[in-house]
Amino acid sequence: MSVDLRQGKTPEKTVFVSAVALVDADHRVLIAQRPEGKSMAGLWEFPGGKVEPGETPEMALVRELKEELGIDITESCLAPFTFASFTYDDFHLMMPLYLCRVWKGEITPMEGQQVKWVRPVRLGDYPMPPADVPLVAMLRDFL
Ligand SMILES: Nc1nc2c([nH]c(=O)n2[C@H]2C[C@H](O)[C@@H](COP(=O)(O)OP(=O)(O)OP(=O)(O)O)O2)c(=O)[nH]1
Repeated sequence: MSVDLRQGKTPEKTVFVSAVALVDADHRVLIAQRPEGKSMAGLWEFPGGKVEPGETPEMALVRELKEELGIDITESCLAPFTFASFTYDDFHLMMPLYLCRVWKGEITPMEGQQVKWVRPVRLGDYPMPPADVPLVAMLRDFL
């Protein structure tokens, strides 16, 4: 006899996304606004994106930060911080969040997105995806 261990919603797929909190010298964190046309448009998020087949989460961030913000980071500067594991209506999100304090180049929104440097205590002023809520609380405690 088998036991059904499922609890609550059972998503069809798990999506693996990698995200980073860039932290500046004043301990502020960079957030970016999801553009029109994307899911969860208008919400503020940590830079990053889906991990493509054959990529590690670190490789995905090196690629995404170049594509989205025009900056160069090195994998060794990515410090694992925490992760989100959250069930949306149509998928389950697994998202490691790294901290990064060192990068090369000027932050330049490459896709027309709004970006903001925000003190951790003020992150709650910006609507973020529900998966990010516990991450924000941890950043507030840590930074
Ligand atoms: N980059 C990033 N994505 C996040 C965060 N929180 C959160 O729920 N997500 C979700 C939103 C998206 O469903 C997914 C990231 O996908 P993506 O940004 O690479 O791809 P996309 O815009 O094409 O996504 P989609 O429109 O296909 O959903 O992770 C976050 O803090 N940062």
